[in-house]
Amino acid sequence: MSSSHTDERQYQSGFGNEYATEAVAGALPRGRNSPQRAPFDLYPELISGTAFTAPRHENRRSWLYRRRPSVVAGRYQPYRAGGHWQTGGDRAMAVSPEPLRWHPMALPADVADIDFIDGIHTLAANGDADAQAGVAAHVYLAGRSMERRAFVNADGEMLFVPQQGRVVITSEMGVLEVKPGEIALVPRGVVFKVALPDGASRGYLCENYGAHFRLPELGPIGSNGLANARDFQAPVAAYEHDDQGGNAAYELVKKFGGRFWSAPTSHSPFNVVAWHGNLSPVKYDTVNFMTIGSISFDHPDPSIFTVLTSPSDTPGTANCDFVIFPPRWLVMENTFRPPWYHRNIMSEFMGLVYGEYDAKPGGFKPGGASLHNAMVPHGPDEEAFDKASHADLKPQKLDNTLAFMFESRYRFIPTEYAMNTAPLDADYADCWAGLKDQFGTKP
Ligand SMILES: O=C(O)Cc1cc(O)ccc1O
Ligand SMILES: [Fe+2]
Repeated sequence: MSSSHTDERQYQSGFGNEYATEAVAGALPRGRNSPQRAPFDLYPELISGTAFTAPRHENRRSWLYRRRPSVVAGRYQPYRAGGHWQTGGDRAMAVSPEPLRWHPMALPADVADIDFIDGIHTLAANGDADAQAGVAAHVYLAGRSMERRAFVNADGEMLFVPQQGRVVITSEMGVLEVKPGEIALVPRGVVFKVALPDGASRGYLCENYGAHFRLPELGPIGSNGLANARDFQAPVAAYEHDDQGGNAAYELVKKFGGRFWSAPTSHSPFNVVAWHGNLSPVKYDTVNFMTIGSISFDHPDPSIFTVLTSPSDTPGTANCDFVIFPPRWLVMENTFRPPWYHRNIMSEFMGLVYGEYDAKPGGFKPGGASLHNAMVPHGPDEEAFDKASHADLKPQKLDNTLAFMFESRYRFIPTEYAMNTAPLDADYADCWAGLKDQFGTKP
């Protein structure tokens, strides 16, 4: 269930707007980005998330006004983070063409000593960070807040889907508090750290090496609906105060080309006093998703549940779609209401934040995961099939449920960890074994 905490923090509304925010009044220069001397002698610094010449509707960049520029850092040394964080698909892995499912990932006994970075475990990945294509699906299992440790990912943006416990993401642009049921997106290259106010925490992550996530086109749906831009929340500028005035030492961990590096810094990297621009972390509460479904008959394609999409260079064929299955009414007449049996060229990684997923009432549990790769047949388990084939089709509320999917044009390659250490459900395929040939058995 989503936690009852209310987030009292201040945010700016919208997705990919020209945000403008100052922690100290007057810290943003007026009328220009880079005056000879910026207000309060802050250092202007540009972060570009797209090529300078990317089309206007794609272009993302922000100007940060900070106490010291990011070039002021110690030398990087190799760092072995986690050990279970993999970048890109491992082509040497022999991937069975079976449907795969994992039981909920258990929090380890020493979880209180593990922070977000070291707690990331990759279940499956595809593409190649250097080719700027593909995604990874991770789970994090962590219980310790990053205190004087910051992280920056040069390989991709990070989509957070907390499942148990809140995450408080302190970033260069400010702070986001994200509870289960909400999601957050941190752009590639933005420094952040994660605090875990509820202790032992678990969640899913999509690391996106490709084009940044954006809201999908709405086509005939029109100008409103699904995830509305105004419900996304960007942080307000906030620089870190500490007992040394922001000048206590930090460790900066960087993921760069799939490898991890660590550098000491003499001061907090969260030293941005004001910023403006359209590149920013954001969060979104899925309760605000305006869900659309069939009000006549048939089960529509799940693309109607797309929250965010990362396009590839083939129109309509996503590098990754982030899709949710939120609480909703089912009213379709003379229809088998759960998902149909299917196989799909797109590859589907799924997780469950809370409740039950209608295609898999048994076996798919919150904190677990499933993977149905390209052209792997799947669909409702036996129990779901029997129930839905005989259900009285009155309007039915699917309540208390939040499943999601990372859907990609590229086949997900499960990791060594996923196949050999994670709690793989060896009996998954049995959930369909009892589906009988009923042809001609009934009048
Ligand atoms: O396989 C799944 O459970 C995800 C899914 C849901 C749906 O409603 C239609 C197609 C689909 O792949
Ligand atoms: Fe599917």
